[in-house]
Amino acid sequence: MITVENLTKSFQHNGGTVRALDGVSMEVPSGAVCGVVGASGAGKSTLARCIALLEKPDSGAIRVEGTDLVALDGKALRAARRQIGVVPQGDSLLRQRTAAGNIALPLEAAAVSGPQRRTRVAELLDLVGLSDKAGVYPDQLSGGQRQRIAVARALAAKPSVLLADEPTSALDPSTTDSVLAVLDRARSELGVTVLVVTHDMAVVRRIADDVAVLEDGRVVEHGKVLDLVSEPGSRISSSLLPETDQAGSLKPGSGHDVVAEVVLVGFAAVGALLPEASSRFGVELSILGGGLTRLGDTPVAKFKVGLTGERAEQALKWMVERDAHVRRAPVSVDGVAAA
Ligand SMILES: Nc1ncnc2c1ncn2[C@@H]1O[C@H](COP(=O)(O)OP(=O)(O)OP(=O)(O)O)[C@@H](O)[C@H]1O
Repeated sequence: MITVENLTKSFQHNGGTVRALDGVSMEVPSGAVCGVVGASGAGKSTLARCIALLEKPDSGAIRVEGTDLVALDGKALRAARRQIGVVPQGDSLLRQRTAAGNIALPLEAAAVSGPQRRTRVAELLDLVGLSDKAGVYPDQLSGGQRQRIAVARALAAKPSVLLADEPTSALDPSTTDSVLAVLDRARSELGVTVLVVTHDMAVVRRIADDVAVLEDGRVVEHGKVLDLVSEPGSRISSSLLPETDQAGSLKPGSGHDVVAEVVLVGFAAVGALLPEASSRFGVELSILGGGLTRLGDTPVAKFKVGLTGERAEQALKWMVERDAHVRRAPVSVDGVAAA
């Protein structure tokens, strides 16, 4: 578990003070992948650098498995740094070393013996799917392959936390997928807690269990992706789920007794809930907008639906009881939608 408590960090810049982190608090459960997203300048990299112990915060605590890293120095700080593997922003491999040589660097620094090093490097090359590239130099690897080697290097010393700063920023979508698959494997096969700083919501869509949205050095949204997407007004919901209505209005259209926005999470809900509600309550149910997407392995649908029939309200209530998230326009007693 990583716990960040009330972290602040300011920089002096052009004679003024930039407050890069302004009381950031968040938690990442052990073995989860957390996306840290936000606009340029929001404070994402500063947060990552503080957690990686590359930057000292002005105040606040960073606890990894309960130990406050900010309070450490000397030998204890160096030991704590080994617990955190870092994939830096941009191309970070040493050009004059092979893929295997790059992965071995942290092991050499930790004075791991030759035979143990070779075994570990082979395991890591296998984990990132590049066993056939051990002797290849970075210039002969693609951008995605270089990033996968950088992830393997960050995992070499068996850290409990992996921090990746914009790991896919220079990659095309298909290469992005291969790098994200490797981060996902680090979590699922090694149990590493992964923090990914990114401006790309596709990263959150593909691998994040949790997300923190930063704005002007503050966390403005934080939690499990699958919980947040069904919350009305959630920023990540509007970025990750299909649009239901350009104007954002939920006013009843012609001929519908009730119009509502429905978010459905998981296989059972997405496949069966709407048709079953329709037949069970004898209501006509039309999809007026929205669509289906996937968040990680979970299908999630967001539809704007129109219901017609005497038992339209009961049908909606029944869906809510089955964990559908329903938002509907308030309707006055004579059945006309309130403004
Ligand atoms: N070393 C520094 N010196 C001065 N100002 C800094 C320094 N590092 C960051 N800042 C400022 O702190 C704020 C947050 O920067 P940070 O790089 O953390 O944001 P970010 O969300 O990672 O942005 P980007 O997506 O563009 O990398 C910005 O206003 C930035 O200019």
